[in-house]
Amino acid sequence: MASTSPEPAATETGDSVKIRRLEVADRERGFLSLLSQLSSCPDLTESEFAACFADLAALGDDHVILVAEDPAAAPERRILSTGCLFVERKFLRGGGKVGHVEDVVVDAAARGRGLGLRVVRRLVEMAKEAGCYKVILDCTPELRAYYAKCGFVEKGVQMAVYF
Ligand SMILES: CC(=O)SCCNC(=O)CCNC(=O)[C@H](O)C(C)(C)COP(=O)(O)OP(=O)(O)OC[C@H]1O[C@@H](n2cnc3c(N)ncnc32)[C@H](O)[C@@H]1OP(=O)(O)O
Repeated sequence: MASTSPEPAATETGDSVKIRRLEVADRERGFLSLLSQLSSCPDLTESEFAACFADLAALGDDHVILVAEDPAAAPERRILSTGCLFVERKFLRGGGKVGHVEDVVVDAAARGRGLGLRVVRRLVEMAKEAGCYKVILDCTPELRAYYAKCGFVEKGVQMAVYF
């Protein structure tokens, strides 16, 4: 789902934190440093970030990045949480769709406030709205309980080839 278009039903999280789609200006609001709490995320220049943003936005509604923004925080630390939904089209199931939840992270100082739960639940809702017949994700065994609270059940085994 397009990262550029406004989230039609921006979700209030109960405080001043809003969940919305990623904007290109979020580079200045701490989006990359937040991602670096999940995995290696070297800085991107403004133009590199804009090019990556445009590539992903071109995937339209098949690629959504949500962020939780605290407008009361310092400008460079406003993005407190993020998560991504990628919608995969298949020949199986009559041209069915599978949602993939990726890159979920909450700023270490904002954990335990329900932000992770709310971002993932919204991504799952969006996958359902997009017509997906299932939503899947990969995580470490330590996160089983967290994703169970988000509504996921354990299924299969993750395998990978890293380059
Ligand atoms: C598909 C992927 O991207 S996997 C990668 C996931 N991301 C990471 O591992 C990055 C580092 N960790 C984080 O960013 C955060 O700790 C997250 C995303 C795992 C959790 O975010 P938070 O905002 O702290 O979680 P939130 O407050 O919404 O917790 C929701 C519920 O899950 C529980 N929970 C949260 N983290 C965990 C955990 N690690 N293990 C077990 N339960 C947990 C909470 O206790 C809460 O339960 P409750 O509703 O009964 O109180």
